[in-house]
Formats: sequence, structure tokens, C-alpha cells
Amino acid sequence: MSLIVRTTRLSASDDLLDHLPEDYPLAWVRRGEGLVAFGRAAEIRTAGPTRFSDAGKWFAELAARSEVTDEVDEPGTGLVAFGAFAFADEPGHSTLIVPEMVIGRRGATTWITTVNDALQPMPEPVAPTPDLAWSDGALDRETWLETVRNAVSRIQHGDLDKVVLARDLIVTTAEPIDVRGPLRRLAAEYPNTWTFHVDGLFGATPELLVRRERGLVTSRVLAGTIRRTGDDGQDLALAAALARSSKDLEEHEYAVESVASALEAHCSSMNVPEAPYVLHLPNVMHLATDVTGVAHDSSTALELAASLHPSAAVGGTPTEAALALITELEGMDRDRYAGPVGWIDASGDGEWGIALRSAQITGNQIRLFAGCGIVGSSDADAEWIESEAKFVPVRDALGG
Ligand SMILES: C=C(O[C@H]1C=CC=C(C(=O)O)[C@@H]1O)C(=O)O
Repeated sequence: MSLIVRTTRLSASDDLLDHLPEDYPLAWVRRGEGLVAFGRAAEIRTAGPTRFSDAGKWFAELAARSEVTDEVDEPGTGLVAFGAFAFADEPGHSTLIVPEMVIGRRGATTWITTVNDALQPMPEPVAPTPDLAWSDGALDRETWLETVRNAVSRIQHGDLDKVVLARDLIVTTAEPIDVRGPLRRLAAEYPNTWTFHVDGLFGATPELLVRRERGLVTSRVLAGTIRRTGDDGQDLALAAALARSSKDLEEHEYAVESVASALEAHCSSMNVPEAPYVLHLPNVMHLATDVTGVAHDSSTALELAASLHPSAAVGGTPTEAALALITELEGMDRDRYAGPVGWIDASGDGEWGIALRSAQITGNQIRLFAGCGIVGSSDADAEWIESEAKFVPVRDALGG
């Protein structure tokens, strides 16, 4: 298959999300910039340990065969694919999709990319959210608390240093949901995050696994969390407590170390700040570190994402022991939760977030996910409260 791809400037300043039709919408937006897209001109589904490399090879071969006219020449113009990758090697399916049309914005520049001269459909009005029925996911509260206590004792016993344990919630809807409503609410309420939708996986992630932009590589590492109260004075005191909390600083250090050591193989001139800052979101605050570097090889954004995944923000330390414990204890399939989600262009630039504060829509069912980093000094009840706070963005966006 070969594609005819054209990117031209567009004079538009409206909300990117307003362009999305109900069928096959794709999105990666933050503060009014980013990419929205729809349709499937080409797609590959991959699985297993080679899911990233198989998808990357397919995209590179497609790019080599395609005829591209690009009058904008920015990261995200020309041939672009959106992707969502399974957390684990097994089970789970990953996807990389070349849309029929992409509308993008970066600063004051807006563009449109068409594939095989696709025409833009008129976006229909967003359907109201149907009635929702909520239920427990794989583990109920008591079982999950027991699981966290079990993990803490394994860490104290010296089996590993850190593990991230997640839980899910199930929503059943009377009819399939129009994801554009939740996407608009997430983008409006969580401007510090990347609002995304790829193949039923949607959310607003505050964590950027990797961005590659003309050789500059950036990663926003998050780990260590405190719930916000809504009272500014109290939240400020909590932010100060978070910045001093040895439990959270330990959790954070493992995550930064995992990202910095994976990027070191591909980058020079790396900057890894010595101390984290506190990232404020409407529902929680996180310890955050922005790691940057200059790529000294030709690794694409997707290859960098593959080498960083799973960081200790979603797996643990050491990685293999943490993944084995997740499989043993969590009792559920993470599917694409906590996997890389984002986009790539034909020059290798792209942005991949970690699919957190997210949910997967499958027909009339929606599965929400939230996880917490566990170290030797973690308290199970506090982790439960933290996981509840992490459900808030998607729960509110669904109107639950
Ligand atoms: C695993 C999640 O969050 C990660 C990212 C930020 C803070 C985290 C924490 O404090 O546990 C987690 O490592 C999630 O939101 O599901």
C-alpha cells in the first residue's frame, strides 16, 4: 500500500476538538495545541515483546512508499500515526493508526493533512452521556488492601524496592458512549495534562514518557502523590509536605533513575534535575522531574518510548521483579493502561504519554484504571485514597 499525503496551512483558531466526528476520532491535545484526527487510512495491530518494533517497522516502510507534500514542515505534519500500546508483553493488543485526516496546531500555526484526498465530514453534535452503572473491577476494596499489604511485606523482605499496583472500575452504559463529550471536559478541566483518545483508550495524562522534537528529547517523570483538598492554604501545606516526604521522594527517585538510565543510551548533554518540583493538578499533586537530552542516535520517538517502557512510575524497581509481582498480585489485565499512547511522524518526531488517568471503552463497557507506587513504608489505606483521587478526572468526565 502507498499513500498520497498532503499537508497545507489552515486559517483556523477554533478548538481542535470541535473538528472531531463521532466515528474513529483520535486526539492528542494540550492547552489548545496538538493533533486531532479521524478515520483509518492504514492500521497495524501488534502484540508481544516485538509490539513496538513491529509497529515501527511497518510505519517506516509505509512512509518510504508514500508520496508526501508538506508545506508546513513542523513536528506532526506530513505522514502521522497515532498509537496505543499494551502495558505487558502478554496479554494485550497494540495499535498504530494512520488517520485519513489530521488537523494540528503548534503555536500560531494550524494545518490540515489529508491522506488519499479524504474529505472532512461535518462533525455531528456531541451525544449526551448515557446512563452509567458502576461496579467493582477485578478486586474489591478489602482484597486490594490485602494485596498492597502483601506487596509492602515483600518489599520489606528485600524481594524488590518498588512496585506499582493498579486497580480498575467497571462502568456499563445503556448505549455506546460518544467519547467526544468526556474528551472536551478533560481538556477543559485538566489543562496541565495531555488529553488523548486512540482506539477506545481515552484520558488526560499528566506524564509524558517521551517527546522527540528535532533531536531534543524530553520526559516528564511523575511519582509521589498527594490528594488535593480544594482549600488553597491547606493544599500549599500539603505540597510542602509532599516535597519533604521521604516515602514519596524514594518512590520518585526510582522513577527518575529508570528514565534517566534508559535515555542515557540514546542521548548526550542530559539534564536530570537533582530535586523534583510539585506539579499541581485539580485532583492531586505530584512530585515531578523534567529530564531533557539531545539525541545522539537516530532513534525515533516510538523507539525511545519502547526503551523507556515500563518506567518505574508504572512498573517498579527492579523492573523484572516488579512486573512479575504485578502479574502475581494485581489479578487483572492492564490492557493498554499505563502503556505508551501518542503519535509519531515520518521524521521520527513524536510524543508518547503514559496512558494514566485513563479508561478503555469496549462496546457498552468502560474500564477505568488507577495505580499507586508502593515502597517499604507505604500504607495500604492511604494508597486506596490516592487511587480514588486518581479516578476523579475520568469519573467526572463521564459524569459519574
Ligand atoms: C500509576 C499511576 O500514577 C503514577 C504516576 C504518578 C504518580 C504515581 C504515584 O504516586 O504512585 C504513579 O507512579 C496512575 O495514575 O495510575
